[in-house]
Amino acid sequence: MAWILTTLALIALAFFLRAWLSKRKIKDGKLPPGPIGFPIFGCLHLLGKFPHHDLHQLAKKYGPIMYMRLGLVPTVVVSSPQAAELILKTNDLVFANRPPNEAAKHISYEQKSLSFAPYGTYWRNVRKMCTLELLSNHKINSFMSTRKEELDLLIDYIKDASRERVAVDIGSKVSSLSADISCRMVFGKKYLEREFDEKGFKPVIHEGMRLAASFNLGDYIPPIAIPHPRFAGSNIDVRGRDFQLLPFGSGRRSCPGMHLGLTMVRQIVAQLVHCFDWELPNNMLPEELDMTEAFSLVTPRANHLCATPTYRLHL
Ligand code: HEM
Repeated sequence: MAWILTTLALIALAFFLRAWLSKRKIKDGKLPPGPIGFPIFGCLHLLGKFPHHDLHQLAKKYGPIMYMRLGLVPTVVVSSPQAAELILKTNDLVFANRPPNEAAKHISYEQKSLSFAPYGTYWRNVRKMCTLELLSNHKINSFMSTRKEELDLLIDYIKDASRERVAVDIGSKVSSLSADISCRMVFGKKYLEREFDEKGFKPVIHEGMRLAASFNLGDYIPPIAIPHPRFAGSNIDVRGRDFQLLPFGSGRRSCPGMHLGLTMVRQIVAQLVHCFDWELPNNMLPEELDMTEAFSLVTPRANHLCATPTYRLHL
């Protein structure tokens, strides 16, 4: 009986505090509109398996600049190009910090990695070192032959599949290619798939991505970060200068690996479509493709893209 009364008292207290918070927010008047949360939990209950979808729905109701508390963290969610420009350009300096974050503390040595480091002298020095030494045009060009060698191996593998008319798991092959190129650039050697698994790299990377995404909702900006067919054929800048398509972010915390990322994506996609014609397996139509997403730091497909290649460069 006592626990029922305690539970009822706690629920009543939560609703009372919620009503009080809602009045205080209206009185304050300075905060952007947004859902009123519960004490302690804030609006966490409004976010489900795919937080970016939930935030998108909420933004439709509350507008492109929305305020909500996620747990105890006050959060502003922006979801239009104009609002993104306000945050990432006009007020870039105000938003360049990265708040304390439990996941980042554990996976990046007390937030010592460039991505999670608070804005300040340490971040500035590491960023400068990465940009000038590790990710400079000169450095990226110096790995051109490494990229070509690894890509040629993939093309040879797909040629074999083409001869045998079997479908290729493109997601898994491209992910291995990217891991091989990265390992050769970082460690000077690549690892066999088995060694890679044994050393526990893969689970660590996947778990890191999952953790970073789960705990980093405060930094999460919903629909504007997702590339979409509506940008095909348009002049919209992929580097973030138009604030409409932001795959690499924008402003002082934007991605320093953008040049390397774009170089690799372009080279791989160009080779795959130049060397092969692609068909979906089992006479599947493009609209029947399984586009289910998985939750992570980025938004990967839940199930890899598989397609059957036909080599098209026979003399
Ligand atoms: C297609 C490939 C890539 C995409 C789509 C991408 C995307 C992003 C995005 C969206 C951000 C966050 C920007 C923000 O907070 O506003 C970021 C930050 C970052 N990226 Fe990338 N990235 C890619 C490749 C790379 C590569 C190849 C590297 C390094 C080798 C890299 C290193 C970083 C680092 C260190 C940060 C944090 C920068 C900071 O906080 O100052 N990225 N990236």
